[in-house]
Amino acid sequence: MKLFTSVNDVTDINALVADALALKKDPYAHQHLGKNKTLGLVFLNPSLRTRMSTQKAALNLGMNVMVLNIDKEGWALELRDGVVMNGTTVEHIREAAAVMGQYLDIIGIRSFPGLKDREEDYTEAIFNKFVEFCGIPVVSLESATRHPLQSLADIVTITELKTKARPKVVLTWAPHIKPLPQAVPNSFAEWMCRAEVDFTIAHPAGYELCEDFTQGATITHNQDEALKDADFIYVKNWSAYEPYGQMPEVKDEWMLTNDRLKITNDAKVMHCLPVRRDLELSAEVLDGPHSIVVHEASNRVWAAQAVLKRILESL
Ligand SMILES: CCC[C@H](NC(=O)CCC(=O)O)C(=O)O
Ligand SMILES: NC(=O)OP(=O)(O)O
Repeated sequence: MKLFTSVNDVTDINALVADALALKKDPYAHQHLGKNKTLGLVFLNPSLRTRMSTQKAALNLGMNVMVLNIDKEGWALELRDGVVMNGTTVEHIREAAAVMGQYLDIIGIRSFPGLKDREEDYTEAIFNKFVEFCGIPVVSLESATRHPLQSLADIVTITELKTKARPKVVLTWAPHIKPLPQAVPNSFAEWMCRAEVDFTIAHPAGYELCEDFTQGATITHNQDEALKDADFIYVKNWSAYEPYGQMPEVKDEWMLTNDRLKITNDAKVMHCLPVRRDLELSAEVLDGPHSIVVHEASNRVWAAQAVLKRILESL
């Protein structure tokens, strides 16, 4: 494995999930793989879980780790080609990525969408420039349209905790006060459409995700209908794909509550975090017995470790 940017970079999802669960049982079994190898984690946006879990995963494998908040600690990056850099940008991504590729064996990149230009975001223009110029294997730490390490941790969690061969999994939209990326729901949908689950996406009219990510999902605007008999509920806000980055008005109440959970099959509630309490997801659910959000976050380590192990084995 030289690239981990989406489910399309994985040949056998079940085998990768099994690797992650095996590493969870025996985290330090492969420290020889990472000896004298360096992972760089480069963030253009904030992070808690991705930063800490991926660093821990690398350390478990015997790697050295460097973390760079390039938006704060690096030079102002020029991402466009063919411009005279006589403004506020100081370093072109061509040089920055190539130089980091000299210091590192594997690089992780977090680059959120601008949510202004759909073409730029959905062609992964920024992320792909890092891939093009760094010259080493790349792991997505969340790009403009996907969050594969999160999705792998999510499928590991569902595999680990399901009580039936083919559980009903529901991705439900949730309210927010500002437009958020579609990366997490896109990615979750993409992985669930390839998993052994019955997958439903529930969202208000106007919040349709890009169809490239939802082929095979049942899609409804009726949240109660979706929640009926659900085994896992994945809660997440996202902004509209069309009109891009906007927040069309939603009249109905979409925040998940204990009352709503009564129509499910005693469902386990998931969220990638960070979560806005009592805005995106009720505190009573987060603090109650249905929430598995912390367990889900703990599996980020094993997801990252399974991916890094595959990449180290290919170096
Ligand atoms: C892992 C999730 C990262 C990011 N979340 C946010 O940007 C939340 C920001 C907020 O709630 O103000 C997102 O939705 O893609
Ligand atoms: N879920 C997730 O990726 O969290 P962070 O943004 O804190 O890394």
